[in-house]
Amino acid sequence: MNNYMERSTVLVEALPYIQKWYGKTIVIKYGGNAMISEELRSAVISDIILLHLVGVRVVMVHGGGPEIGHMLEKVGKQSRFVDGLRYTDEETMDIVQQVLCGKVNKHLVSIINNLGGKAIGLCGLDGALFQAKKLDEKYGLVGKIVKVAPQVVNDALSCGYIPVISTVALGIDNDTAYNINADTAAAELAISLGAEKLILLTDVRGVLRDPKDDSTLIRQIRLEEVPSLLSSGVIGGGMIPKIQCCVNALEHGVHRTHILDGRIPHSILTEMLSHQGIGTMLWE
Ligand SMILES: Nc1ncnc2c1ncn2[C@@H]1O[C@H](COP(=O)(O)OP(=O)(O)O)[C@@H](O)[C@H]1O
Ligand SMILES: CC(=O)N[C@@H](CCC(=O)OP(=O)(O)O)C(=O)O
Repeated sequence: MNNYMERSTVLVEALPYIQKWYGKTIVIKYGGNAMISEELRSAVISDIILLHLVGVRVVMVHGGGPEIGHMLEKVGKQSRFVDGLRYTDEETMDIVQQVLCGKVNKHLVSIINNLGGKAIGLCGLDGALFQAKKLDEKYGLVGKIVKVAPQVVNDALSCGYIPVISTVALGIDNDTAYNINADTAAAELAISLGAEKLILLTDVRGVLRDPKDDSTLIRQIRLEEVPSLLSSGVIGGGMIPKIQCCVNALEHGVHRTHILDGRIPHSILTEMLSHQGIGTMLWE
């Protein structure tokens, strides 16, 4: 098949999906471990711009855990995790805010704008988007989201922007900012926006029966299968909070949640605009 024919075939396949997703809200969480090269970042962002151009209300929530770790190292601080959450003292919180809301957020916004999209960077403090209380003393300044005020995101979407959101929250129990895990914040935002889909982009193919073997990808998981996958230990480590976020989203109105490999170029478009599907889909 020549190049022109290939492209037409892809477009013909994509058209019904473009119609299906028109006007629908999709939250895409872009994890720090999946932002491994400029080339891959551009591929992810091109997908997001394309979806936006065809009328999907795309919202990006980003992480940046590895970047925070590098910056802490530079100032001579070790990252410490408690139950998978970064122990956040005051100095760490300053760095989290600088790295997430400053460096990573503005970098992603710049790439979108340079590739011809229209992005606006926000964090949970803007418009009091994410409001939180201290989760537990043992995590330091890590917050539990108690309220999401999505108006600022809806306004940005209505004005034609792709909102790019970092996950620092407004403290409502004191005047501090809180550090929020980006998967958790993405799920809460998807619920509050009434999103159709939540996509978590990470650095594995999806949920694997054997995490060392890519060929053991589980393509679909029903909500009712999750407890046995957790108790049997198939789902472990960093995948546990991801699955819990997906369950939370599904139980609160989000129709589909996906765990996709952000290292595969155009995994978002393959999932959304083709018959193929990719990664793991969790559904009710
Ligand atoms: N069954 C599983 N399938 C895939 N990954 C798993 C599984 N169990 C544990 N994991 C681990 O979960 C990790 C993904 O979580 P994490 O590192 O927190 O991602 P991110 O930084 O993108 O948020 C994988 O790199 C893998 O080591
Ligand atoms: C409380 C907590 O752990 N917050 C995370 C926020 C960033 C994040 O979640 O980034 P990834 O998605 O790249 O892991 C952190 O400080 O690393």
